Amino acid sequence: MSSIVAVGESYQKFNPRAYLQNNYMPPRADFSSEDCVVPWKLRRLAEAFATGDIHGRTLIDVGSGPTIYQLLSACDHFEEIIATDYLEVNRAVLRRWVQGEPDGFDWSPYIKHVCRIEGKGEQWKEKEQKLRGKLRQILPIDVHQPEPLGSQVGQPADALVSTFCLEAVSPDRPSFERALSNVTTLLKPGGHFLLIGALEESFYLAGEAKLSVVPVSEADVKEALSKSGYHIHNFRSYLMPPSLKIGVDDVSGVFFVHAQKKPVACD
Ligand SMILES: Nc1ncnc2c1ncn2[C@@H]1O[C@@H](CSCCNC[C@@H]2Cc3ccc([N+](=O)[O-])cc3CN2)[C@@H](O)[C@H]1O
Repeated sequence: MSSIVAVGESYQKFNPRAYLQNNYMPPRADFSSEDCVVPWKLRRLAEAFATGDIHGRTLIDVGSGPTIYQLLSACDHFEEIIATDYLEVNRAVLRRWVQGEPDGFDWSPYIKHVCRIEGKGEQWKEKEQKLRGKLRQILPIDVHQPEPLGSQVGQPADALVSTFCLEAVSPDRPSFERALSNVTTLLKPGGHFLLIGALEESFYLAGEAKLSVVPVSEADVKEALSKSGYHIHNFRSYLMPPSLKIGVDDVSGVFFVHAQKKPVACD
């Protein structure tokens, strides 16, 4: 069995609720301090969109998982947001959130926090409804395919977001680099890519599933982006404090990159 097929097999036991519990509830989701990892991620995304440089018709979120936090600061800057994931269980969680079904994960602390740090006086229910209105497609994706969205692919997106996906679905560094190259075909030349991921992580837990992760360093991420034809505008790293090393993974830190796909060179 190829190692990529083995990765796909391992995801069959992925439990969205356990994954959300592990990473998006306290202690990792503590909004009282910007030193905590979730506020750090939200601040990086809010800052990037506040520059006004990242906007357009369509944004694609690559490997959304069962989360929407990564789209909260994007929703003012795009007409349409497309969420994607490999697993139907995750796409179903996202569809239920978009439809406002009551039994879903409570993202309100995240929405309130983003409204606060954006400082535009936006009410959190307003932002929630705005994102629900923009999130018009929730599509299957496989980043190991040269065309990750298959026949669903429309015209290239104006921007991409991806959080904790590529390194968590790649068995090794070459596969990670190929996956980045594959998803880059979804982005127009000159388009912006906001990429968040795990540094030096080798596994994580999601219920019964124990998923392998290819450990990547800052230098590995920068090299992969360079090989895929990106200019890096901003690269930040967060060092995971011992208090947030809670056994659900062995992540050393988190990286945030604002990169831009270089325009096609003219002859
Ligand atoms: N072939 C594929 N193509 C696209 N997506 C695929 C494919 N296979 C699986 N997927 C899809 O990709 C997956 C995305 S979730 C990946 C989780 N990454 C690791 C985890 C995340 C995390 C989060 C937060 C924090 N923190 O400190 O705040 C730390 C960490 C570190 N551990 C999952 O949705 C799966 O369904």
